[in-house]
Amino acid sequence: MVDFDNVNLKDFKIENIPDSGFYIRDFISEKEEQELLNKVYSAPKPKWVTLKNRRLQNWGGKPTERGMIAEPLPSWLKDSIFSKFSQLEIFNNCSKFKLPNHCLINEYESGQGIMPHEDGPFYYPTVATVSLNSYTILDLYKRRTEEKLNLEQNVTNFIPEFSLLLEPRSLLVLQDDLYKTYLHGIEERKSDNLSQKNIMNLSDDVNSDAILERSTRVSLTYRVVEKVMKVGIFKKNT
Ligand SMILES: O=C(O)CCC(=O)C(=O)O
Ligand SMILES: [Fe+2]
Repeated sequence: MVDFDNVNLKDFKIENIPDSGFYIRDFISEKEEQELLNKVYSAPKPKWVTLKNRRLQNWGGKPTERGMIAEPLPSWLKDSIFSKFSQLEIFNNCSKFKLPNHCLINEYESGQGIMPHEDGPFYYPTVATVSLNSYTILDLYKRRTEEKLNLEQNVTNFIPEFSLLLEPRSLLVLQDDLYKTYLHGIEERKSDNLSQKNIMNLSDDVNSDAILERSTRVSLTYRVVEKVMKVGIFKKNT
């Protein structure tokens, strides 16, 4: 386990990729992973939003152009995680909030994924993702100009510039150019041949020719929504 009192986010910087990506293996313990999974799966059924290729839960409020009516994140999404975010100063550049106020939980069954996309302007440009239960491979694509985009027949024909292996219990942080000028996505696959991917964060003990089988992955995507509206703003002061 990492001793978070004695490390710096820079120690986890992924080399030879554009700025900035950080990857921390074993960010949480197996016990913490299990506790988080239990909480995710004990959420009331209406909390799940089912999309074509994944299910999700939205915690913290719905970000919109006008702002987000913020609801406090439940403690189980913070307990084993926020102290480490603070120690690593992941969200410290964010002027208003030093910790995330929003968390999107995605669940992908084997064979599911997410189209290449940008996280966009509702969020402060830092995203921190905890992976639970299964690994996945995140593909990073350089953004095309609008003109080129219109010429693309199918967005999935994009060739990723590079990829990252996200192991269960790991944390990935994307900031700067990787947030602002790159798209990220997860291919819809049941297994991955690592040798066919340009993976930039492989540890020495992972066989770069391995073929991995995906199982159900749950990801916790933490972000800051800076534009928030206070609830009860119309309440009369008495
Ligand atoms: O599951 C992941 O790691 C990525 C999720 C994602 O890109 C998003 O929710 O915007
Ligand atoms: Fe995203």
